[in-house]
Amino acid sequence: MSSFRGLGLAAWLTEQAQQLGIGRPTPVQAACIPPILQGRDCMGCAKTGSGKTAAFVLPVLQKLSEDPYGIFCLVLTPTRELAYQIAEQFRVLGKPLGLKDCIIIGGMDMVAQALELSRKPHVVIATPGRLSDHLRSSSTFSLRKIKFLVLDEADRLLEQGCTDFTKDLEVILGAVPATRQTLLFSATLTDTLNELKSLAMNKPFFWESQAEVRTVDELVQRYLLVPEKVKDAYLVHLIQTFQDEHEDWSIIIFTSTCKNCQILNMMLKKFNFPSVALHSMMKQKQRFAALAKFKSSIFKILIATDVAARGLDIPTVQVVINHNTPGLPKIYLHRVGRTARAGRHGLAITLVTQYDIHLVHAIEEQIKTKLQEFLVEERAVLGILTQVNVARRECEIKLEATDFDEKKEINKRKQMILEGKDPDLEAKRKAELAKIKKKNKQFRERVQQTLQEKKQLQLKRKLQKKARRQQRRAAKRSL
Ligand SMILES: Nc1ncnc2c1ncn2[C@@H]1O[C@H](COP(=O)(O)OP(=O)(O)OP(=O)(O)O)[C@@H](O)[C@H]1O
Repeated sequence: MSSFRGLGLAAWLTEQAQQLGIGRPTPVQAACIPPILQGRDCMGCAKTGSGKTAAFVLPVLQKLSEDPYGIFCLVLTPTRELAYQIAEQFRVLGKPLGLKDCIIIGGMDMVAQALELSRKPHVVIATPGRLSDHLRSSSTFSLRKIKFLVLDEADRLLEQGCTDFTKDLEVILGAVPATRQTLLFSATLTDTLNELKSLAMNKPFFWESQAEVRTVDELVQRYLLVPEKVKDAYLVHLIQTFQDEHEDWSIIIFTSTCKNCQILNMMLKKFNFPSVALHSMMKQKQRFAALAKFKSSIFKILIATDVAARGLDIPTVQVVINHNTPGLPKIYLHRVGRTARAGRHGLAITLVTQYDIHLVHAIEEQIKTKLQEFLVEERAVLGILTQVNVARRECEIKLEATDFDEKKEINKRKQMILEGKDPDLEAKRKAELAKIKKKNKQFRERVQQTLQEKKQLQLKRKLQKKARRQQRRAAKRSL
């Protein structure tokens, strides 16, 4: 196995890495650090928790130490929490350099950020939306001289999901120099490979881990078949069991929507579980506070939407529970990757309802592993069923009283305005679309009904014919 020195990193940097427990390079680091040091663009695709962050932070710091100036490197990442985490790695590893970093994310004071940017930090770590806002509105800084552009979770930045970064990326790419080194990393690069190649055009070095199975060996993966209506009782039972048997374990529960995340958190609190929520409808300060409480193990349960699915590195997480089966295998892969990191063991349990079985098959197909069934004591679940359902209903009523949906609507409108869309026009379009959908549905139902009626009529006629035949036969016999 190679050493960091052998890869071309300076002694001060390898010593600094050693202090963080980063002693020997992981495969993605061993493969990607030399070409980056040689000045090549790089695309690295390796399993979750395999050290991709240090694979770009270390060579960038080495290059920065040879020619220090600001702004030297720009790192883009899809979530605010991830931006903090990456900044922390830069800060700790770059301490001997007196590294100045700057975090540019939404939900924080824009004026303070503009001031920080004007002070020419060595490294800027940003989410695309807020950085493009700064580029549009301010001339206090320039990205024209950056040497490195890093896209962490690169595929997420390029895909057009519920948060679409394309427009912001266009602005940012227009502000960075064409002659730069571009580094792209993720555990799931392959879907967006062609778009990524157009970003990294400087003889890109591409490295992908060769293992067929796309999750780490240390991760135990299970599914639990549950009827939709009793899902929460199973969840409560699972948490209770883990709490009873492994007091020191931390658990992340992933759920599909902000509202459900909020309701589950309220419900688990009713059962006295030490839980916190993390979703995009919370204020940024609350988001950071929740994560800090979870990271420091004050609260051992984090209920989150997919805002926490990628990149977060919390060594104490032993269990990931998917309260909903992820619709995309890629999301499954990132979610379960929050445990079993850096060689540690972990357990992932996915709750699967009668409607989700095809999703599990798609996941198994992609990760090249079969999930085994997780068995629970059904009687114990039945024993808490009513109590859990009542608790959930109470939480739903309580949440409705707080105008949660209304706030969500306001947030949505704000987002649309930021994206340059007219919320009223969008609402009209949506209503028209819903109308067409409704009409189509009604038409389909009518067709279905007519077919059904025809079938029934045919059946009736057939039966009548049969009865008549039988009558005739009986009459013949009696003659
Ligand atoms: N060479 C190394 N030896 C030991 N630990 C390492 C090494 N490199 C990184 N680590 C540690 O491994 C953990 C996971 O690293 P990192 O967060 O970079 O993973 P990742 O590959 O980016 O995962 P994800 O795809 O989930 O974002 C971190 O705590 C990091 O400090």
